Amino acid sequence: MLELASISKSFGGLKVLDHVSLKVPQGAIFGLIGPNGAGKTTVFNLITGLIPPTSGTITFDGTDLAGLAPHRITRLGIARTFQNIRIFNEMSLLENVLVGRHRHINYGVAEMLFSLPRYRAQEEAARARALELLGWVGLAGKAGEIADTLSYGEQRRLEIARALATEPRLLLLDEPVAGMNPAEKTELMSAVRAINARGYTIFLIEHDMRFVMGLCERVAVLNFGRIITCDKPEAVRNNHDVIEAYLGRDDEADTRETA
Ligand SMILES: Nc1ncnc2c1ncn2[C@@H]1O[C@H](COP(=O)(O)OP(=O)(O)OP(=O)(O)O)[C@@H](O)[C@H]1O
Repeated sequence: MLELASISKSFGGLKVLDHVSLKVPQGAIFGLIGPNGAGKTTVFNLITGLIPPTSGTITFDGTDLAGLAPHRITRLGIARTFQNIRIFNEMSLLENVLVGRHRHINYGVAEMLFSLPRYRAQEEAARARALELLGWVGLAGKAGEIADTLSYGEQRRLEIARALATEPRLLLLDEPVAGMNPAEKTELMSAVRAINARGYTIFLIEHDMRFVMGLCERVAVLNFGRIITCDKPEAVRNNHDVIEAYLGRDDEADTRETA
């Protein structure tokens, strides 16, 4: 479904991604892990058109994404959440999700002004779909509340509902369980599984190993901008290079602490 072929990205003199190739199959839950600063979020920024690659190609269902603006890529069926939550704090949960649905509503200004039946029917359908999506992430009961009143974990779930509102086929989740407590993580794991079972392909970046290993069929590991392995969770867990990559980071941290 999604294919990155030999993608490289440099920021000035800093080479952040070095010939990264990945294939996310249709229907998969696919994970991308790697130490801090390995280049994971940069991969998502390239897929969603926020930044252009220095070289290489990205194709989605056979369409080359090169040069497409982010809203065009959303329209093709790719949605994402961000590591730092981006919701409208002063709006209700329902309004937050409806904002994501905007392009699916199709009516003229005249109809809107005179509240003609088609306008009302579309508004009602949008509202019903938004409530359904909030239900998928366990937030339907709070639809009328202001987003600002939500816990951190709930705000992350609202972000997922809002991303789903663009009716994507591929959902990119950037550290979905960051800041969640263990119970919230378990709940989100079930929610992501259920979303996947409804036919959505999921590509996630995550530091929480229990979450990644428990959820993903395949996991790719990025280290210093290179994919060092892409395999089943069990094989990744036992991969020598992966262990080195993570231990190397711990060693550095230990050195810093004792210095
Ligand atoms: N727009 C940018 N301009 C310059 N440097 C950038 C930009 N975006 C990312 N970088 C650099 O690229 C490197 C990789 O960043 P990235 O956010 O992709 O890593 P990451 O693997 O997602 O890290 P983390 O797990 O900490 O979120 C970092 O050194 C970062 O400072």
